[in-house]
Amino acid sequence: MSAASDSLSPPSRPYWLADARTESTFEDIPVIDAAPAFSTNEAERRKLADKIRDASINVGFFYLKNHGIPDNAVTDALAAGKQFFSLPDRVKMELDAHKSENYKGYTALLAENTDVTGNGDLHEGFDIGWEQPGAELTSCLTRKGPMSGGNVWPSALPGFKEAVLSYYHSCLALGQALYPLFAMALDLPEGWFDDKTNESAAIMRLLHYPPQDPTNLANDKRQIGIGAHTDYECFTVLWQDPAGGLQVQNTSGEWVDAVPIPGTVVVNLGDQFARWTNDVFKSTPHRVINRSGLERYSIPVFFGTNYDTLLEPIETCISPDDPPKYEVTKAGDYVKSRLDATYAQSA
Ligand SMILES: O=C(O)CCC(=O)C(=O)O
Ligand SMILES: [Fe+2]
Repeated sequence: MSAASDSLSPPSRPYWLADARTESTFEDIPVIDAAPAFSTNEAERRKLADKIRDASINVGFFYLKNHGIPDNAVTDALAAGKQFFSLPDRVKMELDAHKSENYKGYTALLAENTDVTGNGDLHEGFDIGWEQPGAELTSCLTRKGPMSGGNVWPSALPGFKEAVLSYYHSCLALGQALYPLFAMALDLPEGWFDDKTNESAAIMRLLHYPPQDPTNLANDKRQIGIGAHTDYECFTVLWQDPAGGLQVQNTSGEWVDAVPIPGTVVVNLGDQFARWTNDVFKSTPHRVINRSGLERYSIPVFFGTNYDTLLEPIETCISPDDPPKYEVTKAGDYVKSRLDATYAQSA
């Protein structure tokens, strides 16, 4: 057990959180320099982990600059996405995500309903999971399980797969550098997540949001770019173009704009982390309304745990006064159930 159970008077919160702010009525989303994530200097990494802890507890969202994803990986993946989405619907529908195991491939406009009280999302998407460039699938995707199933690729677009996988693997390098920082932020050994994330099948999406009809904005708040939701995995790394439209909800219910900042990615925490940390890390609701008049593109990559990991409350996040809030579930079952609900709209 943690020191929490050893202290004379039981703390009302995990002992190591004693000095942390916990109100999340934030007005700003912090910008954090990720460069120390790749440093061999432990003190530098710890300083960064402190900033990540503060943002994770109070906001659930932060920007990262110096994130290590090369500009050309972004440019090429974005170009590939634009090319794909401009194909005729008939061609895109050949890769309909409903035909694949676990929603790999194309999702048409309104096929998802991320906020179940909504009337469908005004975006189209293309999804992939883990795949080694130029090799046969060898990961958990080939194993039987709730989230098994490989990727599908358009045959008509030379270079598409390479561009998408290049971004995917650059982003994976960032994600793998973030887990040890989240571990330090939770007062755990740096390598605590290693054996729980070494086969995680991060899901990447290319998203396209057509500009919203301004008259529809007033009439139907239930049909927006992506309805209000929390993400399903541990954390998401999101690249967004300059069009804007991403909004994040604070605990007062206000929607705060996550304005695009050139050269940064947005990181937000998801429900796997909220469950695992007993809500010490915030999984913050967000949505997209594309009022820019422009076509908007974004690229989220969702980092979860190995699909057979049990999401049991992490020891440093519970105390006598903070008993576990969530039922223990297996990560793969959890993600699968959330995806099924999102895609039920177009089942
Ligand atoms: O496109 C965006 O900016 C956000 C996308 C998002 O929230 C998601 O895919 O879960
Ligand atoms: Fe999201």
